[in-house]
Amino acid sequence: MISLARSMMLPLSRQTVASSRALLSTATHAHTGFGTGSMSMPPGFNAAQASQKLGSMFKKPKSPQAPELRLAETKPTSIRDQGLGRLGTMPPGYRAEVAKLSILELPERVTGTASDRELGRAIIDNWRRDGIIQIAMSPCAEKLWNEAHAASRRFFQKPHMEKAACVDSQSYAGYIASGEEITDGVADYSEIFTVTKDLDVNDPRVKAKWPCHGPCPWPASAKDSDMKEPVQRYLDRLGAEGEKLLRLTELGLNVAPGSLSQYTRDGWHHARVLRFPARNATNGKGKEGRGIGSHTDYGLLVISAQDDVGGLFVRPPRQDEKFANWKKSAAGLHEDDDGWVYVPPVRGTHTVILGDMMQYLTNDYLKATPHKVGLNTRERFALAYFHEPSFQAVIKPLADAGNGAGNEHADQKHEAEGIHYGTHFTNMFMRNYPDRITTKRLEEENRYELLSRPELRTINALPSSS
Ligand SMILES: O=C(O)CCC(=O)C(=O)O
Ligand SMILES: [Fe+2]
Repeated sequence: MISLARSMMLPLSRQTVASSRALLSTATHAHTGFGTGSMSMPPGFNAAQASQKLGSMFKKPKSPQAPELRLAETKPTSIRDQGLGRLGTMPPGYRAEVAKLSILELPERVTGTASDRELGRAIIDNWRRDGIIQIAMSPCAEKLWNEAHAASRRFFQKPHMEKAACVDSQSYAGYIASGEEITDGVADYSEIFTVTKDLDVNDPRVKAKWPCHGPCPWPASAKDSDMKEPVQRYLDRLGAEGEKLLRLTELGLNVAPGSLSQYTRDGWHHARVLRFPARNATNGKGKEGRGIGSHTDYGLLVISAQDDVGGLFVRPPRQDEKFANWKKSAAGLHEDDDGWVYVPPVRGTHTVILGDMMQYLTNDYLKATPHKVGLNTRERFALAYFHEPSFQAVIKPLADAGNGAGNEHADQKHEAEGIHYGTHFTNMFMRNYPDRITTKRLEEENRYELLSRPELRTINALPSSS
């Protein structure tokens, strides 16, 4: 579908050249990545099979129309420059196909034109096939990412005690040491600074002890310009991207405007600033070579940026795999099975995958994307931004999305009560951080019970004074 977008912007004579070059570079990439030398070939891996499958990721253009659709230039990260030679950037010890995603460029504004609709459809087709899309960063977004990335490097270089002081007993924002997060019962090696809505202790929701509501404990010793400002500026920008993507998704699904974005008024957007140690430099608490175990994230969209090291794997949707993380944990599912696709870093791009609430809203038409992270030979930095419903939103499946295709949870349409996003978020964080001070306080103060109150289930409502 991405080559559909590419073909639309090129005169016909260049189309063939562009798509055959894309195919050629895909195959070359696969071979270059895995090589034929016995040293670099992971056990059981069949390079010829992989490049054949990769070829099928490039669909023939369906229509040569809609010249408004633009596709950015691809700027693949050079694999030779990284000192990894023929291994490419895929973490050692993993077996996966290598994605060669094209790059979609979003328009400045989405107004519902025919080309917006076409782009929305293309985005959906890509998600349904690959589980992931790749979009170009504007020069402004790229600058903001570079600044946030630099801030994150500065933060993670700090002494452990300084980082460990960045916790809050009411919110889940702040520092998570390598080995502290649990996915499917196993420690993750990711080192994280989580950003949630930064609420003052005098905010009425914090005073009323609403679960997960509280300040974001930015590093105290740093000037705001060291970490808070660059990260916040970048996240604000991602918020705008998220809204644009939701509008395009509505157009692609052919549902009424606001069907998705009604839930993101006062969205519980949050982010994880991430560092992964090199695989030979861990503290031994987790599983060798594993950065984060397989999981799905919780809300609508996950927009991510990564440096040039590489580590992310996604699992494209499959008919034979059914999961619903809000009912039964999807953590750890198929983690060691075949069928994963490695997403190599491409400078100047974001990737976007889907969360649980998008799956629920669309009756499984768009499924949450299982993903996992492997440790590489060098440390890796990434940032995952979660574009979410309001904490107070109660999500109901769309009546008119999906229309039965791949719809395993059609019965949800009749579930009157829907899903309360705040409860889902709280459940997930309590599960991932069982020993964190925030979880302990939540339990000790019976905060969880508040989640059933009407004001916690009405967007923008404030605590009742009683
Ligand atoms: O490191 C990445 O690219 C993804 C991280 C991730 O999956 C997460 O933070 O939930
Ligand atoms: Fe994730």
